Amino acid sequence: MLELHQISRSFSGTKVLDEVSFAVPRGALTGFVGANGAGKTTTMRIIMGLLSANSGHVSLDGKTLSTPTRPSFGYMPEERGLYPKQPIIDQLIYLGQLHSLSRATARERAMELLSRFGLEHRAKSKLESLSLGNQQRVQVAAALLHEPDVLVLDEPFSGLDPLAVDAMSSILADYAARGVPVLFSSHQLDLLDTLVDHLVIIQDGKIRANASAQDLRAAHTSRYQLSLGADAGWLRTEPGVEVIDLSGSNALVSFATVADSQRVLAHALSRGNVTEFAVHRPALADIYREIIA
Ligand SMILES: Nc1ncnc2c1ncn2[C@@H]1O[C@H](COP(=O)(O)OP(=O)(O)OP(=O)(O)O)[C@@H](O)[C@H]1O
Repeated sequence: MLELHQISRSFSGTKVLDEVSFAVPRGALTGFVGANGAGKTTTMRIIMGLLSANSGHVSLDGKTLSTPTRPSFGYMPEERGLYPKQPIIDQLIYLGQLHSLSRATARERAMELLSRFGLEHRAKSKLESLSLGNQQRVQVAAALLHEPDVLVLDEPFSGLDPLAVDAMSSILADYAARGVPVLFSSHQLDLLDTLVDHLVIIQDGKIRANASAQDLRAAHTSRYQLSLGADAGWLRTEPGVEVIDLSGSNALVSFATVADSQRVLAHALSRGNVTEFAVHRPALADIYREIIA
């Protein structure tokens, strides 16, 4: 697994990363989320060795990475790396050669990837002639050319339509399934639920959460959705009940104890119909909002 150990970084005396530590496990897709300016790109650049940390270190499978660049890592930078006006295949071959592939191997790998992304017929097109979603796929192909053993992607979903999001998701999931640690940043919180196995939340340069999606949900499942036959306002004065949201006969609540939940259910039944009394599975987007609130 890829691990960051207490990485700190300042720019002109302002600390933008403060003892950042987290792990990117193999076989899982790790989402990296945080507000604008929270420190995601800076963290990714440090992982890639493109920027140095003031303190802390990065390791892969327990071994500290000491060389400034990481030739075996694949990176899609926020500013994207490819030239709009040049044919796609030429650029991919060139990049493959920079990674020490022979011209023939680079061409073969590039065509394999383009065909996996459904773009083999566009190999000779200029990048700018493709839709944004397809351009983004080519950018990912560029990061995958040398079969990286770690994949770091800065906002791979930005600007994509829903179908392109699905295509990109399956590409990343496929890579993670091969055992490659995959870290990607995103502002599209709605994607998290369907996509990520592991979530890292950063706020003002500090890690606020670093856990599997399953553990995060388990820690936030003490909520219940109640739908009653009549107004649910009485819940507000019930001991052991915190009302999170209430609208007419519907309420989202959390109970102090299991005994409170059972007592309130019995009370609700004694007052009339209960059409729903269910554990509310929180969306990761809600958990994110709660954590950074
Ligand atoms: N080279 C630099 N010189 C000075 N400040 C910098 C530099 N790079 C980043 N910063 C500052 O570091 C902070 C974190 O920036 P960073 O780009 O890592 O955030 P981010 O989470 O990727 O944001 P976004 O979601 O907007 O891309 C910001 O306040 C930014 O202005």
